[in-house]
Amino acid sequence: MFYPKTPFLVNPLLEADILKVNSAALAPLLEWLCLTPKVTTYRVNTLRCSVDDFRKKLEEKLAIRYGVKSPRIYCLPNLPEMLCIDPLDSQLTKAVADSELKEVVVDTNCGAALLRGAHIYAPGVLAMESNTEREELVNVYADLDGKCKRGTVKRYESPNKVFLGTGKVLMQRYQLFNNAEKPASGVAVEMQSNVSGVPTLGDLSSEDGLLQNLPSIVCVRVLDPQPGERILDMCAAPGNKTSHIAELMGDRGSVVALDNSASRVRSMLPKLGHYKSITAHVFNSTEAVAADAPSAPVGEFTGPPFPCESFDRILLDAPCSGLGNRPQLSCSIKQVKVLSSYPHIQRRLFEQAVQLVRPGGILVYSTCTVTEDECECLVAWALRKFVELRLTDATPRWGGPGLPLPGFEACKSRLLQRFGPSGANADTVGFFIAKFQKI
Ligand SMILES: C[S@@+](CC[C@H](N)C(=O)[O-])C[C@H]1O[C@@H](n2cnc3c(N)ncnc32)[C@H](O)[C@@H]1O
Repeated sequence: MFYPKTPFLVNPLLEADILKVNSAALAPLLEWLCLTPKVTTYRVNTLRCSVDDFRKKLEEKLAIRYGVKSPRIYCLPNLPEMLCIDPLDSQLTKAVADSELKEVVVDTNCGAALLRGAHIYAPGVLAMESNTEREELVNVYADLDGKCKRGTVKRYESPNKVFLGTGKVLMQRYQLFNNAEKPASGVAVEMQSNVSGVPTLGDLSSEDGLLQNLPSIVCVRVLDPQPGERILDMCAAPGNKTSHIAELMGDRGSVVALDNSASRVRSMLPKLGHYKSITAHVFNSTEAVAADAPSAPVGEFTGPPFPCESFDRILLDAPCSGLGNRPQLSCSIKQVKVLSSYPHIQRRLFEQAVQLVRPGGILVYSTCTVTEDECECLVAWALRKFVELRLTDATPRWGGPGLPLPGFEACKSRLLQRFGPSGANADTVGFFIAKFQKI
């Protein structure tokens, strides 16, 4: 199939800012970002459900869809709460469009999700040909240029339109486009097959298990939360790592989840309400330190801001450029100044985290991106600025080492985890993890 060779077809100037030092590694990185990870991964909520029981539920869904051709489900060592689903046999993937079918065009975000096995939700649909009926099979394309207008009725012609798979229509044009005041929601097209070979099961997340990428699961394992501890998740929404933290603690202790987006906190509350250890607050974490408060109280917390040294462990899963979210069919960031704004907020959050962690405590910094500035350079800055921080080994190790930087010893790069195109676990999203101890 045709895949773009860079997510920056529309905004090529940004490419120079991704790897300023390791520029020789840029071309393979960009190509890798455009490709789809083939393995689907779930994290089981082991407080509610055994991994075996969740595996059986997944197997049943796969059997209904693919019968004897169902792909394998398996576990990984050191990550017992995780289940992986292999891609389909290549005979079940459909690489070319059927010229008899009408077509639907989706935006690149929706296109990326469906290559990873999702169905098409109404807001992602840009074009549907007139007279397309419910239950009709259609070819699905992504519009890489971003030029297809929402509501387009004719066949959309563009050299940068890529075929993604075949789906069954569940919503017609009038349901999708006729009500400007109340945009349509729900599944508009149920995918039958896609060109990536990832099973088209949609998102089977429930309270028992969550669709989650390998590095996000590894990240909380690196934090290594223990029962009874006080943990701060500084940028928590949608709460996927927060719930994992509580699960690894056996829901014993205190997990404080902060996020400055009220709507994102509102939507994670029902999910996090099942854990008695978690409290969530809408709060700007760049102001999370109550500088003149007495040291951390022994009993229960009140809300933020918190006295210095309040927490045993802190996760700073920072807001970032998000370039690691594969496949990147077309990067949504259009300006260099937007890309270069992230290290600033990351440093401000980091400064708060260093004050809030207790001596001997652990701080994990992570991003779902691949730029040097937001990953290795941030770590080098932190070690220069905070002499009380020691970089420690980010284990369990599933990603590769960090990229080399001038003046940053190779032995330190090896303590980091970067998920990128090289290494044994390249079939996942781009991600970065650094672990510090306050001494
Ligand atoms: C990468 S996402 C976090 C994902 C989350 N940790 C998870 O795994 O489900 C970054 C989050 O940071 C939040 N954020 C951005 N600036 C913030 C700030 N100043 N204070 C708190 N949260 C912030 C965003 O709203 C966003 O939800």
